[in-house]
Amino acid sequence: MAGVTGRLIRCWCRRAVWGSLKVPALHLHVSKTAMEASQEDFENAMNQATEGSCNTPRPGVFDLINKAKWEAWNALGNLPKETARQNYVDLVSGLSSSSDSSSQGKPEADQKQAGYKTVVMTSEDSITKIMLNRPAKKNALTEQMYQEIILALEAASKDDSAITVLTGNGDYYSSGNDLTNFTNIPPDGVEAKAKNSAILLRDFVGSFIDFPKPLVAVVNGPAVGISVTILGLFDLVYATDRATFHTPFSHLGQTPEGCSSYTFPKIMGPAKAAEMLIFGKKLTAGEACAQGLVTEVFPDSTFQKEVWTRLKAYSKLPQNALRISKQIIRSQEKEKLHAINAKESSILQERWLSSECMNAIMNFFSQKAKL
Ligand SMILES: CCCC/C=C/CC(=O)SCCNC(=O)CCNC(=O)[C@H](O)C(C)(C)COP(=O)(O)OP(=O)(O)OC[C@H]1O[C@@H](n2cnc3c(N)ncnc32)[C@H](O)[C@@H]1OP(=O)(O)O
Repeated sequence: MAGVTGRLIRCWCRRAVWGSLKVPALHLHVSKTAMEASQEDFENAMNQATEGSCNTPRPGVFDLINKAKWEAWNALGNLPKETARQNYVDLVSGLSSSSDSSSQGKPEADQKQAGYKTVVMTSEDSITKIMLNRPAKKNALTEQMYQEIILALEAASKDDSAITVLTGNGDYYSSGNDLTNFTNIPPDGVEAKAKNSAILLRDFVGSFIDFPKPLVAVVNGPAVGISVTILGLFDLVYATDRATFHTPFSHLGQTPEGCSSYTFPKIMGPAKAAEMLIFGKKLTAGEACAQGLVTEVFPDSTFQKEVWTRLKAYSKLPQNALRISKQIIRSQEKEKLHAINAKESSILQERWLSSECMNAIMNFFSQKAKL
């Protein structure tokens, strides 16, 4: 345990969590068009939007590549979070419109990589796909990943696609929150860490609540924690028969998030919701479908083919009708969902400081205790 504690203490968070104190200011805008921008421009805009102004030491004089990157990021100055984020989204959104207008050499699937490091974003057949891309870690969600998903959703909300899909790369959909998020303690201490994590959680879930177009989860394997709870905010959930759905919050000394304290009892009734959210019962795909959390289950051998054929057909429907129908359904309870999200995030802020939660996380890393 001493070794683990030492490791936890050594694991300092290099980066301030998005939403923590950033100096409001200045001037600089992304002035290049999406087609003029290089991968490096995207990376710098992404850095600015997720990490704030340049916060790493200047690389040495002989480290020519990293020094050039550092100088480009540093040149972006000190933008307020919202401005940096909007600049980034404008740059990415420009990709689809500019590639539409230049018909020469248009790739079949627009690669909207645009500086993302933990997700892969592509567009094809009027469908934008956001794929979680940490298969070796079962697509566990790091802080950077939460931030990139927020940015990807914002870009997808403005592009010309009809439908947006979230899916995972590899054998898992996602194993939920990356538990190392709680071991990276910044110099300002665990309370600041918990507060910043609660802000990140609220922003992340808020971007699903507000997403204006039909949102589809293509659940390619097991799902744990927050990757399960946010399913209640999707319009369609398609699952392989290999998928399982697990919310072991009590085991981790934690409590429900993703608006699941409201959506799950509404979807499956209070008794079944309690089994999952309070007692951590793991559901098979068939059970989750019977409870109404999953729209349809497909055999794993034909999962991708059947799902994408279905989605391609849906994406040809009139886009405005799709969007307006989604929005009218969501508008009935949008404010309520935001209030629930705020409440769940603030309760979790307290929970993360509890010994129950700390012990569970130490247990995972010291004994590799599996759920
Ligand atoms: C902003 C904050 C919001 C917070 C809100 C969210 C709440 C939640 O999401 S709670 C749920 C948290 N998730 C878990 O507790 C899952 C923990 N993981 C596991 O129990 C197992 O890894 C799992 C059953 C998912 C898979 O088991 P295996 O098939 O045996 O694979 P491995 O354990 O060998 O995993 C491979 C590799 O990935 C690492 N991993 C997997 N999941 C996580 C995770 N959630 N956090 C951190 N790391 C994870 C695992 O440690 C292995 O790493 P290596 O040993 O380095 O290969």
